[in-house]
Amino acid sequence: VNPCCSFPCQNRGVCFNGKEPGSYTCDCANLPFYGKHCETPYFWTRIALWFKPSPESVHGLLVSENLKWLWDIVNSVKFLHDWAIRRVYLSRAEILDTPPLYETIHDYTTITATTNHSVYARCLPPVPLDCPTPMGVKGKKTLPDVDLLVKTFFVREKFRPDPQGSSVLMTFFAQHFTHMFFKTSYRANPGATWSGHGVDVTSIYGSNVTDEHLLRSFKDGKLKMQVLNNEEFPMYARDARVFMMYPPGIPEDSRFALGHPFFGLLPGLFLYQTIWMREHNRVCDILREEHPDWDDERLFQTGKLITLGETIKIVVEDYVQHLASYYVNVAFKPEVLFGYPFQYSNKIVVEFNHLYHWHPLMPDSFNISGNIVKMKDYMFRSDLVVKHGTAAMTDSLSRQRAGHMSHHNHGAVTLHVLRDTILHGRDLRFQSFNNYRARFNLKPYSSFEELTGETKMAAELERLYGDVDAVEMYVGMLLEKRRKRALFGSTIVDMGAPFSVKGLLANPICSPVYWKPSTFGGERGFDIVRTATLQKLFCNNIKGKCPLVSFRVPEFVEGDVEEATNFNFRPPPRDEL
Ligand SMILES: COc1ccc2c(c1)c(CC(=O)NCCNS(=O)(=O)c1cccc3c(N(C)C)cccc13)c(C)n2C(=O)c1ccc(Cl)cc1
Ligand code: HEM
Repeated sequence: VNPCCSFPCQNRGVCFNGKEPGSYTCDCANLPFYGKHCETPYFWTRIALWFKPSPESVHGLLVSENLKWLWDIVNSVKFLHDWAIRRVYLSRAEILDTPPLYETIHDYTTITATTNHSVYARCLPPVPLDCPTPMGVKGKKTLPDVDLLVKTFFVREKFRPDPQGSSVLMTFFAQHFTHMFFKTSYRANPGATWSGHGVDVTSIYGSNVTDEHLLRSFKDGKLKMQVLNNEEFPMYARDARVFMMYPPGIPEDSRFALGHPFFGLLPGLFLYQTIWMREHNRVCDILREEHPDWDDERLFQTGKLITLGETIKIVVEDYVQHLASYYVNVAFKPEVLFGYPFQYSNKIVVEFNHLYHWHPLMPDSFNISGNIVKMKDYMFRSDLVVKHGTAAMTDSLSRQRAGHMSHHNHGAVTLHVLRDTILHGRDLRFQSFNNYRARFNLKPYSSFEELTGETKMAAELERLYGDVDAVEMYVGMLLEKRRKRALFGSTIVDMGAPFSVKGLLANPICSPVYWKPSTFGGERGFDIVRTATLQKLFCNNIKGKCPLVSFRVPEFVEGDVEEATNFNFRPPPRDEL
């Protein structure tokens, strides 16, 4: 048996088979650990580890009411705040392998892991092929039937809202933003991607130059728009021939030419596309005032850089700030990294893609200015945004609760996606949930009850997996107990946050050579980037009184959601199995 199947190497040591069958070594080179399994820290590492607070306690400090006075001081004293932000950026980035060691099409280190952009990178190598069980050595000979898993733990009976009060405006922001760098070519192979490897605003401008040219007016740097119902909107698909995915039967006045073939899927995506295109054109007008001599191409390219900068600013200071709910202000300040060891390169990791499958955030119907629209009447109906107007649409999405990213909360239309995701993880032979926890300095769970924080689902999970070390990554994410009424469990945060921070701060525009006024058309353009907010993005591009624009619904009741502990879980009757 391949001894690497039991993952004997600790602390990021690489398991390497020896010549004799059954022999192996752990490669601990360049690690702060040594020993047969890289288990022994060097002296100074031991000291540092002794002082290092656990992720649980870091989180506890960051959200504790009675430390608010401390964070207020940190937020207001520049050198303290810069230090804290630098700690966030560096501590998140150092957890990751940059450049990545693995790519999805090889089980071992390759140079193409860095250079091949048509496949995702991967964070942990796959479970070796010749192992006793699908998860290595732990658990049963076969993994649980995926349909049984979905039915037992994930089907939504009753919508449960996010206890942090997230709005559906946040949900659509997440989907619109992430579809810029998560574009899996399922037909090619499970690890193939047709996206770039970072924040490249292709979700606004199209995924290649051909589509980009179809979206451009070639006048004053602007994108082509049309006026409908007294507002500016993208062109119809019939007028700008970008490839769009629509099912048959969608009326012509609901088929628009957008930056991503799937963005016709939901009106919320169409709303963001519309607002971002308006913002690009607004910025081009400002650039033309500053540089009357600039041609269309220079106005367009600089407008695109400013829009990219605004995207990162809003993602960090509005979106992540909301998700984290820390008392310390998470800020976008590339300059705090200047002079520190930081690599401005990034590759999208396939595990990050799975972590970002936040389908439980989707409700089953939408309240648009008092009209309740069922999901099946909402999907592919971009015309609803034209009919109700962007102000009413934004206001309604800001007032509607997003779902809890937890068990028993996948709406009917997303169940097949959940099923695909679990199967996709099996195709890629993802290691177990606990192995990923260990990789991100989190203590593996020693029991099913510790994982779920209750007993009934834990018992059913035990019956299906046999060993807590055999629970699959995405299944574990969704079933994991939550921190005090949080949207996510600790694993999705401490695993996803490094990919998120790295993906944002390693963007070329954050490097010292880019991060200056001349890149963005001068001080005025640079200021647009440095002062961008979600509120201004919408209010600068919606005529008349600005609607409510918020990632958190107004006056929500803190913690009004059933946690797993008091959820009345009933396993499906045995005979159905
Ligand atoms: C809680 O809910 C959340 C939820 C989502 C979150 C975050 C927090 C965070 C912040 C973070 O990274 N949370 C880790 C510990 N905190 S920390 O930043 O590492 C840190 C470490 C050390 C010292 C710190 C410090 N000091 C020095 C005072 C202040 C503030 C933070 C400090 C990021 C980026 N998210 C994402 O974008 C994200 C996007 C997609 C996925 Cl799927 C998952 C996450
Ligand atoms: C009604 C709402 C939604 C529907 C119907 C939907 C449907 C889908 C479908 C059909 C896929 C293709 C993968 C597959 O077939 O398994 C997919 C992928 C994905 N979805 Fe959703 N989705 C919805 C909402 C969301 C939201 C709110 C997020 C939030 C982040 C999200 C994140 C993702 C991600 C990251 C992928 C992977 C994309 C890729 O790798 O190409 N989805 N979704």
